[in-house]
Amino acid sequence: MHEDTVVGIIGGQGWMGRSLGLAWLEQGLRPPERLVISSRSGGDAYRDWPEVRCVQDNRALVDLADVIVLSVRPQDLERVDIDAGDKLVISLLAMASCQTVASRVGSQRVVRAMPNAAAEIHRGYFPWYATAQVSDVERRLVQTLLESCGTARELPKESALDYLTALSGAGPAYPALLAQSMLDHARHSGIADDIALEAVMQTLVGGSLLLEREGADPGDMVERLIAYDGTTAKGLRAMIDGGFNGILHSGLEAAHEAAKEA
Ligand SMILES: NC(=O)C1=CN([C@@H]2O[C@H](COP(=O)(O)OP(=O)(O)OC[C@H]3O[C@@H](n4cnc5c(N)ncnc54)[C@H](OP(=O)(O)O)[C@@H]3O)[C@@H](O)[C@H]2O)C=CC1
Ligand SMILES: O=C(O)[C@@H]1CCC=N1
Repeated sequence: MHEDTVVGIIGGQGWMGRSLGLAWLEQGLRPPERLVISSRSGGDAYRDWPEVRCVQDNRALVDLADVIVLSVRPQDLERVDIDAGDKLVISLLAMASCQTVASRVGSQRVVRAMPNAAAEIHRGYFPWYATAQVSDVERRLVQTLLESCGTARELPKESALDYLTALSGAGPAYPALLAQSMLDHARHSGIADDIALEAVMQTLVGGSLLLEREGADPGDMVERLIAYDGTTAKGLRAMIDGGFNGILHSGLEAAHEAAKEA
């Protein structure tokens, strides 16, 4: 990225916007005077970076920035009244196609990326798609900007983004649901709250790290533990026979349907 490039984040005080903005500052990807953010009600996410310009007027942000990140909630898109001209716009919005974003912001040079909540700890997953008008240099810039908060992956087709909104976009909510359910069961089984929480957290985090380290098909671990034929196999079989996959898949379907643009 050219050292003078100014990046602007519309909604830069919000969850995803500040995760990216702060990561760029902390990693030296953008010097603070080359970052501008907007929000309607202000905020103090950038209190340690006084040179970051914080504005309320999105048109002022567009004037100042060379690259614009759109990080408002989908229901707020209608009220983002800007003309980005020919500038690169990176949208993080669920339920808004490149075409919708382009018609809203006036630029055809649009990237649609799907973050997730783990961006906050730089372990997010960002699939993204760029319109044909986005150059190779800009694509490399997008990859660098998104990778600051985790793993980024350019997609050849935009349609996969609706599905991935449901899978990886919502993703961190699913282990949270699993943790909540395990915790409820442990408590009802008489385990003290602090031990139950510690056991659930260590199990989910440790198990996820193990899966990541093995880097293989997770099904292999399931098969291996079923073949072990001990207590785990009894639990796994009861869950699978009880409809675990059906429940999970219907949840993903429901989120996928919701992610398709209204
Ligand atoms: N959070 C998540 O886990 C995920 C989020 N996303 C997508 O990321 C996008 C951002 O979500 P998230 O960061 O969670 O949302 P937040 O509500 O945390 O942040 C949105 C920010 O936008 C600001 N805002 C709203 N309207 C305007 C406006 N007209 N001009 C300037 N700023 C505005 C809000 O501040 P104020 O009200 O003060 O203006 C707020 O700070 C969403 O479109 C969502 O679909 C995708 C996947 C996961
Ligand atoms: O729940 C949502 O709508 C956003 C998009 C995907 C994850 N969070």
